[in-house]
Amino acid sequence: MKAPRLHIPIHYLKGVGPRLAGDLEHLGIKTIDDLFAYYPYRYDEYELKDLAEVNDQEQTTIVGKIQSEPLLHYYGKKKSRLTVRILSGKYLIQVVLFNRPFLKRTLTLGSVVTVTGKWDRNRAMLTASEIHAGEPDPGSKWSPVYTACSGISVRKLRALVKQAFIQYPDCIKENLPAAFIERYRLTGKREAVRTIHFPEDQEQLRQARRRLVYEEFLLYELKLHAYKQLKRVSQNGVQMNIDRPAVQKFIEALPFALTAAQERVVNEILSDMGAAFSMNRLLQGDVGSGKTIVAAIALYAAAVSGYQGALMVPTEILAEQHADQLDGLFAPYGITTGLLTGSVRGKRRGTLLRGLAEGKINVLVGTHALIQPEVIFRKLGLVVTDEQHRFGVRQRGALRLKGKEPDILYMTATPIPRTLALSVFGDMDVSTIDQLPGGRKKIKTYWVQEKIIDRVIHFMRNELEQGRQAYVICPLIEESEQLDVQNAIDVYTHLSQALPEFKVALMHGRLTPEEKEAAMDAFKKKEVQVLVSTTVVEVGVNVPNASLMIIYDADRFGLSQLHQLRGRVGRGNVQSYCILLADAKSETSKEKMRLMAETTDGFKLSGYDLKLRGPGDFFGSKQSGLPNFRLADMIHDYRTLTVARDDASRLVKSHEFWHADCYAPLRETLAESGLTQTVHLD
Ligand SMILES: Nc1ncnc2c1ncn2[C@@H]1O[C@H](COP(=O)(O)OP(=O)(O)OP(=O)(O)O)[C@@H](O)[C@H]1O
Repeated sequence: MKAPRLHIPIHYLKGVGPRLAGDLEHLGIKTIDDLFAYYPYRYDEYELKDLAEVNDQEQTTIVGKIQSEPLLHYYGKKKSRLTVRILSGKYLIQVVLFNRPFLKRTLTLGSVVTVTGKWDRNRAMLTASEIHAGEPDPGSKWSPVYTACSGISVRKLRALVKQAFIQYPDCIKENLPAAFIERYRLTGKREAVRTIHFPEDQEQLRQARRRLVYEEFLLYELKLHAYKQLKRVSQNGVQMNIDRPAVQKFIEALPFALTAAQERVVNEILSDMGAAFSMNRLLQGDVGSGKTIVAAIALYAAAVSGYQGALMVPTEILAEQHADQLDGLFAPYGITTGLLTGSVRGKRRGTLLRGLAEGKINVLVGTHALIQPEVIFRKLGLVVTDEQHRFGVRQRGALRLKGKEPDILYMTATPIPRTLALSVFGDMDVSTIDQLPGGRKKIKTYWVQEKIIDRVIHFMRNELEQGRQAYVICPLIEESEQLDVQNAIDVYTHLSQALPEFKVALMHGRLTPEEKEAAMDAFKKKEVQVLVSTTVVEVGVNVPNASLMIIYDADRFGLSQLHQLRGRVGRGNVQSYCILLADAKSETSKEKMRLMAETTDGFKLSGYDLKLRGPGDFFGSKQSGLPNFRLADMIHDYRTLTVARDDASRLVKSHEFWHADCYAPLRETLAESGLTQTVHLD
């Protein structure tokens, strides 16, 4: 690629001295380009209204003449209130400014000012967010509002951007090829940037935003695709010799036939494992869609081709469950499975680790204990991590280092739309199981008030009498594990008394791993009919005979978590039920309960969850490594994301993109964002 083009330093801009340049740097603005790309986060609407038309507490802008000397009043430490009377039209109003004492000297009697703020109709008072001398610009009724910092006001930023448009408009270069602009009827780059700073009307702003969002997505997706392509070309991963007939036999021996979706993802995974690049794949599927068996097939394939495999899961209960299940599947083929958790200690642990290092253990299942330094594999080829609803991503690397570029498969039970998954999980490929095994009945979900608990217990008794089992979930009270446990104990006591003919067990985070295992075991063996628990059972537990899930204070959980919990039932072919006990008050809570009762589709629910909570919360904020866009929003601009993704995928694979002149600006922009290698296509 060509050398990156030069950027004009910000101090070349008229009026920017060393001090201001320093302040601008705090905002990440070092060059003229940075300034142009420093988009406003909102606009003040300078539609001058007659105050009679402005509603109480509404934001408005007025022009008026100062009628009194400003009064400055200090209170508390460093807090101040500046008041001044202004005549706007026929209204004499009070304008209040908090904590900006320095404005006192600029508000001179008789001068004209433009004020933006919140209107308190009853007190005829405007609490100003902004005030400046003179009338607003005649050209535009919108004024950009930027994130400012000490030393630089929003006004200053506006002036600087204006100045940049006067001095350096040529810095804004079109980087999309004309064909794209035409195809999508996009605004040109310079016009779009000008509009995003100084829009004249809503429609124009919408178009400018559309253009810039598309460009942001396109660049992001180009980078992702290009990196993926480069990685595939570099071929440094484990290349297994997959014994397809053996794998086929293993699949045929399973007690059920794979769903078409499972078959498809198995093929995707096996072909990655057989290839020379190292696999980095996300396997997503709704709760109960049969991800575990897909992982088992992959682990089997690795073992048969002479490699070791590891399966890392979030809890001990789950590790034991999976180790049991895998051992049952693998033992007939002479493949050994080991279990490593915090509770495996002493001699047992020593033997296990030795076996692992010598290659006698083919598949190791465990919790994050797997990443400890003393865990050494002889020939690790495949790592599967079951992250369930957690998108916690940072522990991944450690396990990968235990082999030479092993293949990696991440499993998650919070499926999200494919394009979004591919984009959020950047460098990963995504396999999606979008189908549940046949014969499953839809879980019937009801939202009821807690006061009818007696009726719920009656219903529960009916189910138990038919030989089924029930989970009862008490919420996790984050502030206090103590309260949390107490809560579970209370419910446990109440249910034990209400259902004396059945066995009720209790499980919570304060129990030792052995106690937890015993409770879970008894439940699996049907010695216990009701399992009262905090959310420890949330992830992955598989007891197909359980048909009833009761969730206390259901409104305290997130949608995805509720769906996970509900997914503990409906795993066999009996009719299952989920009862949400909640005296939901807020609209969001009510909405959550309604959605849960309405749909059992995990894709739909995670979509709603994303909207309700926002991507930061949903993916677990910074951890997730969500890309930072200036304007674009992966959820709201999802359709544009899909289009940009398709375009990028096509471009990266085309010879033209890497060589034709019309793509040079895009290639340059990519180079500036760190992609310095050219992808050579075969
Ligand atoms: N193709 C299939 N046909 C019938 N039953 C299946 C099929 N695949 C898996 N199952 C069964 O469905 C149940 C759920 O499967 P599994 O535990 O693999 O789901 P999962 O996707 O891992 O779910 P979760 O995310 O809730 O842990 C298991 O009892 C499993 O044996």
